[in-house]
Amino acid sequence: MKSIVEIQNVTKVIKGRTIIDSLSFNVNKGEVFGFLGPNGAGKTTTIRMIVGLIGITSGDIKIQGTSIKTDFEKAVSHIGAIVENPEMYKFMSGYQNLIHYSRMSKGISKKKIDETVELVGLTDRIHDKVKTYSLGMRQRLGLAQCLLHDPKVLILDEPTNGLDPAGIREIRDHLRKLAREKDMAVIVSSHLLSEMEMMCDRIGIIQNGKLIDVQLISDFVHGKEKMYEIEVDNKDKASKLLQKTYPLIRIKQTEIGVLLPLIKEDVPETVQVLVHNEIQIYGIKEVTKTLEDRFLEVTSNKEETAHA
Ligand SMILES: Nc1ncnc2c1ncn2[C@@H]1O[C@H](COP(=O)(O)OP(=O)(O)OP(=O)(O)O)[C@@H](O)[C@H]1O
Repeated sequence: MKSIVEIQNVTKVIKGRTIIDSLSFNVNKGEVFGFLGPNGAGKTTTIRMIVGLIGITSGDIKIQGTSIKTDFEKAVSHIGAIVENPEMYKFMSGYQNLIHYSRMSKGISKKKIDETVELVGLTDRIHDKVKTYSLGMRQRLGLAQCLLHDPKVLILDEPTNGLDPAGIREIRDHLRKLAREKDMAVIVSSHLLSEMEMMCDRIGIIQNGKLIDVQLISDFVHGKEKMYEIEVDNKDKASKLLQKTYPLIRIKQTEIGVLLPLIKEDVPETVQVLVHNEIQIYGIKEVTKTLEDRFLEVTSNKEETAHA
């Protein structure tokens, strides 16, 4: 079985308000799945349901084929998660924290602790007090803590919050390594698009409690459409004209002209439209589309549809 996590039509209603609306997606072994959405979209609520911190109103969540509804203990035993800030004793060393934590769960050997410390790259500092750790090191200690019982699924809510670029990179590299080398399914949430682009294999976009798109990062960013910037003498006229020709696409004005998503085959027609209307073209160049461009495209289309 490839899918370790199966979210099936999950709905959460709190005080009469539907916070999560029929959410369905699967997460596979060996992949990092990013849960992306603006503030208040429902990421944390979904994650809290997956890890069993709050109940689900309807639908089901299966972990390794076990339903969280019928066998909660077994289902969540496969999960390692950092949802809120991990509990750490700052006056103790990282190692003492892990020993303390391991006493609470059965069957975690000293050897396992050492291996896990090595895996998260904390060997050199593990005997120092946690209060001397950077935020990134604390995150990695939290990661070690939730890896001690060999979970099949790792879930982290906004794992890079508050980290500097070096800390972000460390966490990102570790998560990718865990997915690849340990064949774990990793779920991370974020509202930071650029970060998701570097960390994940697939992303699911959530907005107003609904999943509006799930795609491979590579397909998501580099779909068939590319962004083209056309340098013209009259950008107001050019953008109005192109908007009339392509009413469904978003056309932006730039400093030198207009920017729009097009498939390659449509470029000649676009040029003709401009030329026939006496607009001077000084140049056309393909602009690399970022995840942010795609994210805005996808979310603005949905909003327009929702308001239509
Ligand atoms: N216990 C609760 N009672 C009432 N409303 C709630 C509760 N928990 C969450 N909500 C609402 O559900 C919506 C989704 O919240 P959630 O925290 O899941 O979003 P999020 O995507 O994680 O956002 P953020 O990026 O800000 O953390 C919000 O409008 C929030 O106010």
